[in-house]
Amino acid sequence: MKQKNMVKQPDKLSSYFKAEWSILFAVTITGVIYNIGLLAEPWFEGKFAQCLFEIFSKTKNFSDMLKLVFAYVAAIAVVQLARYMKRFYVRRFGNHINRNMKQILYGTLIHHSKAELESENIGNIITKAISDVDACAEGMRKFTTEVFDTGVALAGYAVLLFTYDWRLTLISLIFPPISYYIAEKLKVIVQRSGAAAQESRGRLNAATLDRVSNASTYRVFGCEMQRNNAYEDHLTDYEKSAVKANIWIAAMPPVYQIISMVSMLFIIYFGSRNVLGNGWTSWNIAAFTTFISCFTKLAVKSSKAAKLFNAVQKAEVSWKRIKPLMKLVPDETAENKISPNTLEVQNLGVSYSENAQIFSGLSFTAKPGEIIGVTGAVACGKTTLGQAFLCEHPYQGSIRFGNNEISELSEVQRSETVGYLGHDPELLSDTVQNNILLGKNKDVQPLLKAVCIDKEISKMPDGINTVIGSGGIRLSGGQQARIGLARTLAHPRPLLILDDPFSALDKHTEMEVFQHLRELTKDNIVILISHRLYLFPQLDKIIWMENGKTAVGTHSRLMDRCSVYASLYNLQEGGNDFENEKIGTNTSYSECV
Ligand SMILES: Nc1ncnc2c1ncn2[C@@H]1O[C@H](COP(=O)(O)OP(=O)(O)OP(=O)(O)O)[C@@H](O)[C@H]1O
Repeated sequence: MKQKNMVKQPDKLSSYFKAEWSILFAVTITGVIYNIGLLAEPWFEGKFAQCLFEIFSKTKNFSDMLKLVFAYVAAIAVVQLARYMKRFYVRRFGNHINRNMKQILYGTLIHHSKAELESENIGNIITKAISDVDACAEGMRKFTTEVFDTGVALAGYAVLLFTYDWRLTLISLIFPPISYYIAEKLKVIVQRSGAAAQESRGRLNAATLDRVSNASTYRVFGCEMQRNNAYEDHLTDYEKSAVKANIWIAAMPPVYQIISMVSMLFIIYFGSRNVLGNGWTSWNIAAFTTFISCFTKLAVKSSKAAKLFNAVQKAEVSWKRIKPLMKLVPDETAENKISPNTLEVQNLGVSYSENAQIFSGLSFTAKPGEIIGVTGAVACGKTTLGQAFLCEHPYQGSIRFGNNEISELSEVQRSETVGYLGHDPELLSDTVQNNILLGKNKDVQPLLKAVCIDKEISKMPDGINTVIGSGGIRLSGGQQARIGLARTLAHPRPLLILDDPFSALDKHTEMEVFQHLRELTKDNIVILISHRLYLFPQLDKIIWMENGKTAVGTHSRLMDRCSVYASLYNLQEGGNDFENEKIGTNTSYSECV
């Protein structure tokens, strides 16, 4: 993986070409050799026909033909070698483009607000964006190949034809442009049917994800049949739209080819007049054969040019969709890095609507290296508090990080300041390594160790390169949570909000992961939301939430002053998890403050 992405303007396609200029240079050299070499084929075919004619007329003998065959084999060997090298470099170019685009896409995804991603349906946007990057990189690869295989080759064939008979060449070249014109007119249909198929695939992907992730829920609640039918509808819709799109793509090239080949009738008529001596120029058999062979290759190539337009158009559709996501995000290691600072929360409150104040009046401060625990009854507003730092909903009061009010930061500044790990780790259908690093250049092993998943990953079929998420192997809830935590630690921010990251872990693993978290977040402020309180004595401060009110203090202070917190802690120390009905429901909140 490259140290740094060389793409300067990721929302411009030309920038990706510029970043790969050295590979493109190698493609140009090998491509030109290959295409010039291609002209040898029709030239030799003409020479073979002429030599055969002269052998029959006894003016040449078999050894002349043998020499010609050796020269032909040598020329073809050079052409094929150039072709192989060109393909190697073009493939490399395509891989680099794909990697660069994904690196930028991942960077953007981690800097987008959760609300923004969720508004588009997360499964849908990620699967669609990743397959769009694949389609785009493939389109750019095909374009680069075809510029040489089609563009340069066509020019070479045309020059050769003109040297034989310029009038006949002019007549025969009328028809291939007609096929280009028709291709241009039909491109809207190809584009439209391609876009419809892509949309349908996105819907099917989201439905597949939903069906797999929520299979047991649907079964338990007896909605399986209904969901199956809905899924089948998506599948049928995708089949229809994919078939339609492919029919258009496959049907076009033969049509262009037939139009191009109309020229052949003219070549046979005027070419034979040239050979018979009453045409525009004088030809021998070699010239006639070379002309026909060269024109046939040109016509076949021009049908490929139409195919090139289709490939480029398909890529264009994908590019339009991902372009808004292709933004350069600030380099975390450079001057954009936000330094550790103090957090000062004053009189914070959040309400989703006028009559629904979730909590209010929360004030506390935190220094780098501190871990602040947040706990309270179910639905008391812990997640709401965590998400207040993301500014997805307006809050009352103030959250100051250093000298800045967090809601006044730009989205990119905020994403550089606040890291968030929610209940759903939102794994991509990609490798373990890519899911954690999201295109960042870093050793993934220490992160795997930090979240105690290194041994489990090493036992997977491809280790860190094992594909997980909806397109790969299924992970347990605890494994997903730890991959999500490793991802958060791979992109550390001065202020980390971890919403119940240990809920699916056993107590022993939770303790171990917590020790690593402590070591890795010496410069960060961590807000740790949790239902389980074993670790709370080790935390620097606790926020207790209940009935829209909050109490802040150290663990020992809350144990002394807040009987409901104390009874909950003691209950869990006795081996029980948080159960609402068992805690002192008749303990009044005022005891806590
Ligand atoms: N986007 C929203 N719009 C309106 N109400 C919301 C929204 N998100 C949460 N709520 C409501 O806010 C209250 C607090 O929810 P929240 O998820 O913050 O609680 P929590 O303490 O994290 O819950 P849990 O213990 O189950 O994780 C709930 O009554 C919930 O219904």
